[in-house]
Amino acid sequence: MGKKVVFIESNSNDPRFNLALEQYVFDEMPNDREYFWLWQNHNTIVVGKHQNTAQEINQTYVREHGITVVRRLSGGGAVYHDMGNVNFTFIADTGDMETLNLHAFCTPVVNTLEQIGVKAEVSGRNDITIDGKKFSGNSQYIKHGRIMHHGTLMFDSDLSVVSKALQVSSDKYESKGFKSVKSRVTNIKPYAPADMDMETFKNILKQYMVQGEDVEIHHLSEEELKRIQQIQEERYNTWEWNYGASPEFSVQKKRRIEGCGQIEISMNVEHGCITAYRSFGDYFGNGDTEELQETLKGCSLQPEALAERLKDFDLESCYSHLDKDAFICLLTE
Ligand SMILES: Nc1ncnc2c1ncn2[C@@H]1O[C@H](COP(=O)(O)OC(=O)CCCC[C@@H]2CCSS2)[C@@H](O)[C@H]1O
Repeated sequence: MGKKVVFIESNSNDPRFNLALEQYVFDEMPNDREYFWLWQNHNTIVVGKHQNTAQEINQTYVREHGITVVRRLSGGGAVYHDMGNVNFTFIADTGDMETLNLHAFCTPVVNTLEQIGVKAEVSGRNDITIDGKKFSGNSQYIKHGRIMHHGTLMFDSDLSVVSKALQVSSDKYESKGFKSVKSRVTNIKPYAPADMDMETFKNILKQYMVQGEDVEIHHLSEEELKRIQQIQEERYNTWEWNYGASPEFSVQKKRRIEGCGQIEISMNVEHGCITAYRSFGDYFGNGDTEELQETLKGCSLQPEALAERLKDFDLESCYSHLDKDAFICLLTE
């Protein structure tokens, strides 16, 4: 980093606010400064800019466990955050970096960990590992000569949830979306001094990650908070961004429904809307699925939009014993 570094104090654990904050700092704060801060989210999956959200997550698990799902500006794969995970963000000039220089921003992490006796290394395309196991995923976003580099640090996350929440479904998807790269994962805590907790770990990061830089602390003003909340509402709170902005995809799902039979559906989705729907199988029902195809065409895959579209449709006549909520889950999970 070259310019004066601003450390942003922010205590929100709302992932949608936190991603709006990144966008705000990147787009709207003065670029005669560079920025660094730490942030944590309550249980969340953050998907990469070019991913098909539905394909990357275990939607049933996510719904049942109240996990927030949000899309970020940078590319790469899907990661899980809980309060045992802490994220860091750097915003700086790209300078003469011709290619994405991952090491420039991962080395401070490795050096900081060394201070507490943890031997970590930068590995592969975007990971930092201990004993070959990943605890940090990183990605970057570049625009107009500025770079945002952010990464996760699993200090004491629930690793069993990481794999369950990110377990991809057995439905057959086809899309150009970027697929996550599964890794063996670890927490930092088992390698750190025994008495170290998250707060101490965060203070160490704050102290050492920008050591030697000219650092100034910034508290967000009321006005800034309002603007960040506006960005949050316009983008990160919306289904259209978090799910709908996925690349177009097609999916085939096969389910056995008690009292109804085997249903196989095939669906094309563009810009979050159903462009084609068909179903096959040995299900009972004497209604016309062609009418259902027409009804669903153009409808957003958002559960509320589907419920509204199907409000007056006699679904049981097509598929006996399949109620609307279960059908909507079938389409979206
Ligand atoms: N929190 C966390 N930290 C490290 N590794 C993780 C985490 N969650 C999941 N994973 C593992 O990484 C792969 C996905 O790896 P993949 O390489 O596909 O994706 C990434 O690493 C993206 C990193 C994005 C970082 C941003 C920083 C702030 S907001 S999110 C996943 O399948 C798990 O095996």
